[in-house]
Amino acid sequence: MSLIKCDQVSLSYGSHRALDCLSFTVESGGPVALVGPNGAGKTSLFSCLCGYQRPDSGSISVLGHAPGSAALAGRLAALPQDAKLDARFSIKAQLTYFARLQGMSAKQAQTEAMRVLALVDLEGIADKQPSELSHGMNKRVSIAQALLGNPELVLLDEPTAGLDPANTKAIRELIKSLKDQTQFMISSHNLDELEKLCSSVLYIDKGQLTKSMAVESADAGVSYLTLKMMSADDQTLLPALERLTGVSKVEQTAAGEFVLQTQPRQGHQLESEVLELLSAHGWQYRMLLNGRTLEDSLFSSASQ
Ligand SMILES: Nc1ncnc2c1ncn2[C@@H]1O[C@H](COP(=O)(O)OP(=O)(O)OP(=O)(O)O)[C@@H](O)[C@H]1O
Repeated sequence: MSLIKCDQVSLSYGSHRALDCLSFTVESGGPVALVGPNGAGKTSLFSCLCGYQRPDSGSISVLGHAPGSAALAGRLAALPQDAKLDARFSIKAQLTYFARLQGMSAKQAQTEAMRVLALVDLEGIADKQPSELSHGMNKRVSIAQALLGNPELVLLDEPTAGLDPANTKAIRELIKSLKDQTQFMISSHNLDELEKLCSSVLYIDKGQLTKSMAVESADAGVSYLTLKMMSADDQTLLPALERLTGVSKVEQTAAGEFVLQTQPRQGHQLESEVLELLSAHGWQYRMLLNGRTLEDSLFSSASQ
């Protein structure tokens, strides 16, 4: 059974088409990144998956059920982009309340509230009000809320937006620690973050799926080497890189930045050749990466 199956899903707000015949399938695996420019339709898609909005046409199945159906209660959870905690109640009271809504007894619900707070490393603030917490802490509590009752599938809409590096890392570590037991789908604009977390990427633009790929093996049978320079003469460097053994293509992705396409290779012969070339010209590099970044994978001309 697919975790998520969307077939020709369309959704319009008045005359504006936010989702346009969107079709994709998510099978079990690591976390899935949902990427796309502002207004691409990511939040609209999450709303449809949760059953908050009904598509105008097409069909959606989540864990084998229609969105919003009772069979999904406790199995699917979501962190909305603009999730807000209720200012009137303590953190523990709110989490306990939502656990009770899932059918837990008062005692179970309190235990569950403290369990999810421990997951986000915030047991110490259980009795505080939301106004006493930082933005990052509020976000982590909202993620804790999404984890109540151990749902199988969790949709996180921009979970790290506006967070400092420490809170971002805390959320990344949390998702990593849970990814074997919970399927995450994460919408974000932070490609570096998604690259560290996700196994596959869905890229949507203007409500349509334009790309779907695995993060680590963007193309079978092809390897990449990414080179970012501190200083170099790009005009001289590019053809010199193209002449290296086994290099089939070199793409310049920005000033001083190159992605070398090669046959799958064993050993580090090519890396050595690149370093020798740089050394011979006295050029300094900033990064030599085995593979290519998610940003390069999504936006290189080779993958258009
Ligand atoms: N309630 C609404 N009424 C009218 N138009 C809407 C509504 N919600 C979203 N839209 C429009 O639908 C399109 C898709 O919006 P959506 O919020 O799903 O995109 P998004 O990919 O999540 O964007 P972002 O990355 O900026 O959060 C946008 O053009 C947006 O302006």
